[in-house]
Amino acid sequence: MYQITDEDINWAEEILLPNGSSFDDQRRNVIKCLTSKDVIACPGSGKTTALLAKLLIFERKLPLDNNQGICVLTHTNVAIDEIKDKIGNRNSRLFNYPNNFSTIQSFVNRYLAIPAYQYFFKKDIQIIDDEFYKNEFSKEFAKILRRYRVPILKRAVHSPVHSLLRLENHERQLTLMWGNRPLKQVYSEKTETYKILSTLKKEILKRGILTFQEAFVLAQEYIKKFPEVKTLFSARFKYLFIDEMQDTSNDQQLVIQSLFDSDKVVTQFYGDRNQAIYEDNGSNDVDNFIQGEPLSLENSLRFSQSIANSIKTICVSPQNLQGNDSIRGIKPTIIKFNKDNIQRVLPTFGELIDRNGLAQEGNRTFKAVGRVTHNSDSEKIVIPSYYPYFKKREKSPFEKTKTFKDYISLLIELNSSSAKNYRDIFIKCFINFLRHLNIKNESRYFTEKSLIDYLNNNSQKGFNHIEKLMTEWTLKISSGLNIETDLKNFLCNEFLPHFKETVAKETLSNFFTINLETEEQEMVADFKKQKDYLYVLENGDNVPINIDTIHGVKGETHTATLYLETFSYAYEFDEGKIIDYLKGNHTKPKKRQGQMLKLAYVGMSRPSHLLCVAIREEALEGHEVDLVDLGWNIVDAQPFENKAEEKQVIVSQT
Ligand SMILES: Nc1ncnc2c1ncn2[C@@H]1O[C@H](COP(=O)(O)OP(=O)(O)OP(=O)(O)O)[C@@H](O)[C@H]1O
Repeated sequence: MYQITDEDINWAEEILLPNGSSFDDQRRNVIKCLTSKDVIACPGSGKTTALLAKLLIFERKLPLDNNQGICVLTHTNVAIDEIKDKIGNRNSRLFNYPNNFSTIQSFVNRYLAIPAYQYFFKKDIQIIDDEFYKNEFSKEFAKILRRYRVPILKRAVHSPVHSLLRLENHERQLTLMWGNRPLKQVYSEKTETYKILSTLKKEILKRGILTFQEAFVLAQEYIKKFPEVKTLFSARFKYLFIDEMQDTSNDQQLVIQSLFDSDKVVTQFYGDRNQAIYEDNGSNDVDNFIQGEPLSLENSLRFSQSIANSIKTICVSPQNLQGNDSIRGIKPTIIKFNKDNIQRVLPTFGELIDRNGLAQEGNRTFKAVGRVTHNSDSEKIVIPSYYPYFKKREKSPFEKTKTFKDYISLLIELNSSSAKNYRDIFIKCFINFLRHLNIKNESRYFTEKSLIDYLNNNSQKGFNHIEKLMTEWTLKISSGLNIETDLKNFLCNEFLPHFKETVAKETLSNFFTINLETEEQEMVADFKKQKDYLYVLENGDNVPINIDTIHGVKGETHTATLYLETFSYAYEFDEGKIIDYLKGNHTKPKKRQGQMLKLAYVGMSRPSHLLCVAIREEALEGHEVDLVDLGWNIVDAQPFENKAEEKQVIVSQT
């Protein structure tokens, strides 16, 4: 039986907490708890920090008896990286066998979906990725005869066909679904449309292309076929910890339940119902997870009481939010803007950071976050409307990439949940490698398409083999492993021999050894400027304000956060949307409004010191007096001092 003592906790406190802070009794209870119990508590209450403390303490006790392991699962690679950074040692035993430290998706891909596909289809999976799937599906769908295609599209109405038509575990059977109903209930099996749609789906599946959700469905089939995997996993892991449990979908929940025996594996979920922002596959009922009475943490250690007061009604289930009295209270501020001065919102935020003396305060992290990154209607406000350079972030970051090391840094920095993004970098690396060696295809440099065609025609294994390798490397990267040697060996020993050219040894080794330091630095700087707006202080120092999506900052703590209003199906602060909640009124939200609220709550609960919200002036009309009475400060998106904006630099314009 393991035990965590107060001495252990005092030691972890030194490593994890800001100077002078300590874990109080509630947090100590959470850290000491080594039975199956959950921790459900408000934003910033220190859930992740308590889990980290527990893991750090465990690290010193490893290996566990009988060489059992600890399994830590979360939802994004960003979260995994953040935890790894805090733990400090990236080669820690915690990250190696028999322990597991990964996203739920990569855990299931690696241990269940990939072997399941091999077992059921007798070949290797090509890729598990929503974006890639969507592209392939659209290409195949476009080939359907118009007289069938158009009625299908009409029936799909609001949802894209690729997301309606999916494999699901319906009533415990693997079923081809159309939305919430089995396809055969929508189109009779005898109809041509049924045959077309089911063949299309089967063909894509046969090619080994799966969505993230389908990986879970396949995993369940595998567990059904081989129920003994539950015994194996339950013997391998003594503890299972899941952070941000509110974002666990039903499919994920089912797999977890069928994989870990609750009588054998001590399981703890950490989360907050109000912060469930990933609900792609229908509803997920967080309460299904909770094991009896959860442990609670009653106050937020992240933010001041004034922030707690302002956001406590902006959530789906109101929480009694208690702030941290030791944090200086600064009035939350609404930055009011119109179409003409929208690009002054960020400088105004910079000015507020400066005026409140925050440039050196807290963790000195400043972020502007919004929900929506693009809209086909250019009149609608999205994140790039505030900061046009943000758009470029979507563009391929490898334009300046020249050397092998550049690609390796890009892969490490990428931090994406989409395998397609990794695949794009690998393929660019192959193409650039050939370009560097001056190897051409009929006197033209290779493109992605010509490379795939060439390998399919000139090698026995074809490009599929490379797809498989890319999937393996991506899984390795997302588990924090280094693939530099794998990739180098592949390029020199497997890839190059497909091309009949003779290559000078020196030219070949140059690709791997040239260290274009200045160019690498430029590349990193370029990366940064796509993400950061720089506000320049009187003394010439910069305050970088990082621009991101709300999903991108989940779990983070900032000194100041600016929440940017954006448009998707509606503007967030229009009458009848979030404005009522901002005014302190709370009613049970409808589904889409609930989703909007959860995102707003996650975004607005990030700052320790200053919360700003950018809202259009027409949305604020008629509400200003009420908001000021409730403690909000309202300023126009304008410089506070004469021509102050001249001090400010939007990097994209320099
Ligand atoms: N005992 C403590 N004393 C002082 N500060 C703490 C303590 N525990 C956590 N913090 C700080 O409070 C902030 C929020 O902590 P943490 O991210 O662990 O909260 P959380 O409950 O996981 O938040 P969220 O629900 O938003 O993900 C961090 O900056 C962390 O360093």
